[in-house]
Amino acid sequence: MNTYDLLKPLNLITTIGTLPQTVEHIEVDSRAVKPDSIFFCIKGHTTDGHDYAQNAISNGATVIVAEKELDVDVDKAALVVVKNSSKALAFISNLFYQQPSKDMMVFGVTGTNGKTSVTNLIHQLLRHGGEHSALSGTIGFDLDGTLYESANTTSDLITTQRMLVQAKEAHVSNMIFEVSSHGLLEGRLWGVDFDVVTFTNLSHDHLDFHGTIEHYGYAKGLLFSQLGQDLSKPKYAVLNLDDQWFDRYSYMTPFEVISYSMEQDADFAAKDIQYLDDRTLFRLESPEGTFQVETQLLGTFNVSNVLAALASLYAKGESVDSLIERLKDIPPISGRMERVQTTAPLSIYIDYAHTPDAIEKSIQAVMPFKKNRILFLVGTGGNRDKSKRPTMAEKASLADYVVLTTDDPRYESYDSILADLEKGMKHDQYALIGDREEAVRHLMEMAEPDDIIIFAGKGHEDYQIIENTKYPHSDREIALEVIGSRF
Ligand SMILES: CC(=O)N[C@H]1[C@@H](OP(=O)(O)OP(=O)(O)OC[C@H]2O[C@@H](n3ccc(=O)[nH]c3=O)[C@H](O)[C@@H]2O)O[C@H](CO)[C@@H](O)[C@@H]1O[C@H](C)C(=O)N[C@@H](C)C(=O)N[C@H](CCC(=O)O)C(=O)O
Repeated sequence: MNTYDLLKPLNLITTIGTLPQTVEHIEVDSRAVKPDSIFFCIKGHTTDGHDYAQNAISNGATVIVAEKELDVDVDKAALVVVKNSSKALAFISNLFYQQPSKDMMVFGVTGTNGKTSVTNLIHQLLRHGGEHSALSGTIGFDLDGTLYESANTTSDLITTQRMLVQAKEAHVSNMIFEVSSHGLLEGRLWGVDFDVVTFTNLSHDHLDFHGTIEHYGYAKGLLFSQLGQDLSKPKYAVLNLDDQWFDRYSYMTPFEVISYSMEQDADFAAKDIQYLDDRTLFRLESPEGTFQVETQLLGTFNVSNVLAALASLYAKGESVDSLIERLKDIPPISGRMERVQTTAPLSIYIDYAHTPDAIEKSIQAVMPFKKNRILFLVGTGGNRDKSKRPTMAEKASLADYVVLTTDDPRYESYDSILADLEKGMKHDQYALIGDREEAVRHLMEMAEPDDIIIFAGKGHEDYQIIENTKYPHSDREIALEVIGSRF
């Protein structure tokens, strides 16, 4: 693409050296730079991209965009100095990739818990309706059924644009983003033209990054302001009326709000909910009338997730009747209150719950069909938000027996993680076991007929990060191995 056209939207720039006529690629990682690239120096959390400018030039970059003058080889690459290289990157990517999101139906879902479930439900409901759909989130990039790995829940700005281009080229007209507060604050979604943005709920998480719950909440709110101010086409914010951030988020956008609730009247409201051990039933009140809903998803929080997904697709123009017909066939999402198939006379669930709120909801989800005890295992990550640990254990105390362990201990010692968790325990029926495999084995050795067992924190993940190495780990496999020898 013509370099001068590409740089046109940028004001307040200084250029040192001679710009090449054209550039072929955009990169933010010097290691990925190919000949004829424009390289953006981004100041990160662990390193500073400015330190890699010369490396980018050695790999063939012919334009470097930076926030300061750099001592680099300007005979080989022109240096363009801007005020903010992340914002410059947003403008230039938008031109370079020709705004693919404008030609698609784009959904964004944010919130502390439920993002993965709601994005997956939207994706599956679309695909069960015969539409093509792509999903970017915690599980990776699912392009209409083909899964690609991605490093983050919300990918960096260039990866995001490339996914949109890839989806558009594959004639996929729906793109769904699972949106993290980190991604919003870092502008990873700048330039994405959302049509429907959805909020699940907000509770304690990531305070190591955001400092306070208020900052965390406002970071999530960026998604609603990202609907923009162009009122020439309809867009929607789908908001949870049961969450205290409902009003604040509705003020952040001029677009229509579609509300959903399990507790009060709303555009989409769930009434007369019946929780069974293999499915959930409820009466749905919607703008298109009242319907009986059946879903294979379990637990209160999943009723809320189902409402969020139905309301988001209604915003797109789908009929409620057709959506609830498709919903019946959609299986539980991997690692989200997923029942493990076993012939042993007890129930085992794998859940991703790793926040106090999600832990409470995970245990509450199985209460209605409790026959004997609830045994609950939960771990937390090392070197991340420590303030949530005691409250995680406090909520876990709702179970009859609790095993406190680790999920990704990283560089933190077992003792330090377990000591923080233990502070919150409300009864003495618990064990502290740092090694997760040993912890799973211990819990399964304790199991009796009719018990309900929940392994929380790892969900779909099939690894554990110890120091900086990923080791294979599966709660499910260990549990089934122990159960095989006992029942
Ligand atoms: C704390 C944080 O958000 N870090 C993200 C950030 O990394 P960083 O700031 O450390 O980047 P860096 O490594 O310092 O590099 C700075 C710049 O130098 C460049 N570089 C670096 C090395 C090199 O040799 N050459 C080079 O050019 C890098 O490409 C980058 O442009 O930017 C990277 C690229 O976008 C992200 O992958 C990375 O996410 C890390 C892996 C991470 O763990 N982030 C978590 C906190 C996160 O974002 N989580 C949310 C989900 C939260 C949830 O809801 O559970 C998510 O969206 O994933």
